[in-house]
Amino acid sequence: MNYLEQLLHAQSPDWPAGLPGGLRLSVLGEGLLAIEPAAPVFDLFISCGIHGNETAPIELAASLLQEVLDGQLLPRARLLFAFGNPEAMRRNERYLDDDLNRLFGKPREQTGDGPAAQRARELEQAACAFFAASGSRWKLHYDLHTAIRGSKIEQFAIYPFPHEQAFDAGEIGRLAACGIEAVLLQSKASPTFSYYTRRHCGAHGFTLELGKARPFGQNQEVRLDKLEAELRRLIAGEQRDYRASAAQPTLFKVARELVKHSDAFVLHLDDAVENFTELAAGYLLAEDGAQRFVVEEPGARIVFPNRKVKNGLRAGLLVVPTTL
Ligand SMILES: O=C(O)CCC(=O)N[C@@H](CCC(=O)O)C(=O)O
Ligand SMILES: [Zn+2]
Repeated sequence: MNYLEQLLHAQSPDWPAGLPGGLRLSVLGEGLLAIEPAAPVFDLFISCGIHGNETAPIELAASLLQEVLDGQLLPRARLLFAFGNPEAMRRNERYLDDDLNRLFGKPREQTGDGPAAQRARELEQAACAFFAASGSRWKLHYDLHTAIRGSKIEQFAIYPFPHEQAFDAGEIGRLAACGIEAVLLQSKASPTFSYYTRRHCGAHGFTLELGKARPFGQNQEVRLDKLEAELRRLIAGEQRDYRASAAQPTLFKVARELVKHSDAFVLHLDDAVENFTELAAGYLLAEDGAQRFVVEEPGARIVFPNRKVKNGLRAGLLVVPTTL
C-alpha cells in the first residue's frame, strides 16, 4: 500500500528504511511530515485535505510525496507535507465537528477544544516550527483546495491580506504558471491556513482552488498538469522568476464578505449558480432577519456562496475586478 492508502485506512505508514542523498524524514503527526535535504535552497509547504472531500489535490500531493519517499524525486527544497483532516478524508466530508479553515490563528476561547480546533493548533505549530527553522530562506506555502460549486473560472487562488506588505507580482506570476487563471486579493484578515502562515510564519501563503470537489478516484476532469510541473520544479529546488512573465492571471479584489449571522439567513441564489457569476448592482443577494445584503459594486461577482455555513461565518465573497 502506498502512503495515501495507508493514511486512508488509518494504518501506520511503512516508512522507507533510508532516503537517498542524505535526506532526513521527520514524522510530525498524522498526515504531517517533513523531508529535509542536507543543504536546502528554500522551504516549501504543501498542504491539502484541510477539507476532507477535496480530493484532487490530495491525490496530487500524495503522488509527489510518494515519489520522494520512493527515491524517484530528489528534493533540494526543504519540504513539509500536511494532509489536513485525515478522518474527514476517510469519510469524504468537508469537515466533521468544525470547519478547520475557519479556526487558524484564533484563541481557544473562540474555537473551543474539539478535534478540529486541536488539529488546527497542531497544524499551526508544525508550520511555524518548519518555517522558523528556515531562517531567511524564501518560504512558500500552497494550501490546495477544490470548490463546492462549479466555477466560470475553473482554477483561482486567494491571496491572503498582506497587511503592510505589497501584493507580490512574482508570486502572482508563479500562480499563473501553476495554471491559476484568477487571483482574489483579500482586503482583511482571515481565519484560514494560508493567511496564518503568511501572517505568523513569514511565508508566501496562498489558497489554491483547483476545480470542483469530487470523491477519490473521480478527478479525471481536474487539470493539474501545470501545477504539478511547477511543484516538481520547486521540489527539485528550482525557483523561477515570474515577475516579467507574459502569462498573468485576472485580478479581483474582495469588495465585501457576506456573513451569515443567524438561522434566519436566506441566500437568494440557486445552488446551480457558479462561482464568478456576475450580479447586477441592486440585486438582493441575502437577507438575515431585518438585515438585507444588496449588491452595490459595479461588475461584482459572487464566489463561494454557501447558505449552509455555521452562524457567524462567511457565506460568500463579493469580488470586483482590480489591478495591482
Ligand atoms: O467552494 C466553497 O464554497 C469553499 C471552497 C474552499 O474550501 N475554499 C476555501 C478558501 C479559503 C480562503 O479564503 O483562503 C475555504 O472556504 O476555506
Ligand atoms: Zn477547501
